[in-house]
Amino acid sequence: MAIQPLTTQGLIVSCQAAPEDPLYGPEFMVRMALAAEQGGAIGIRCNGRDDIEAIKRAVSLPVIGLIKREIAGSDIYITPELEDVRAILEAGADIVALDLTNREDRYTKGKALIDYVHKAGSRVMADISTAEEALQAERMGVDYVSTTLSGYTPYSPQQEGPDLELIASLRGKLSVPLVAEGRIWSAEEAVAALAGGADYVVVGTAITRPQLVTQRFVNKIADFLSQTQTQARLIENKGG
Ligand SMILES: CC(=O)N[C@H](C=O)[C@@H](O)[C@H](O)[C@H](O)COP(=O)(O)O
Repeated sequence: MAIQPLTTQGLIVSCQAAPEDPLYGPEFMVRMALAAEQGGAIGIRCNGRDDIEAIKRAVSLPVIGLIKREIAGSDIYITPELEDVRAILEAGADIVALDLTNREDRYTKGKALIDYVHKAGSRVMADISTAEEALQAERMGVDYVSTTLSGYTPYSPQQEGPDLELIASLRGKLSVPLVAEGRIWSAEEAVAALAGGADYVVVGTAITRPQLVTQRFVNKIADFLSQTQTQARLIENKGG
């Protein structure tokens, strides 16, 4: 099947569940991907051979595939090895996402992985955590750069929200499309990322991990209730 690159700017929905999530498994992730397509997403990002294969069959959107896998003694877990790239391509992904941070021997290994994907006729999305890594990834010939790993390497800013500064710092500096990804929880943040210079926005947890969305509501409500109860106690004490 011909590969589908990303075309029009817009929202990519990351449909990924961890093994401990109630929605773990391809049947649930396919439903998430179909819901994202129905809602107007322009691409799907997903993890693992079975999910990639099932989602690619079910939706007509470009699919960005990755394999998350922990290897003892290594910090690289997004598509670490050539065997992962092969599995992603066999599963039918249009674009392969891989870690291109400045860690371990990633630039040596990364070049071979990029070449392999290109020879197979597919494209590469580099997951990076800093502007230097984004520029290095572009020099290495990737097709898209994504801010996925900002906040997940020890030397990138650790923050609650998306790394809009990283996006702003790359404005006008890349010739390949820039993807804003990581901790985007609202439509306003997605628009801010696009206004700041991103071409695409990936949203995962806020759409496809309902237990974490629920927890966010629960925590905010608990904060509110504890504050109002403290206020009520203060008023009571004053009155007494
Ligand atoms: C850091 C890492 O491993 N990110 C992974 C990359 O594929 C996924 O776990 C994220 O869900 C994805 O990047 C979307 O981000 P968010 O879920 O924050 O919208």
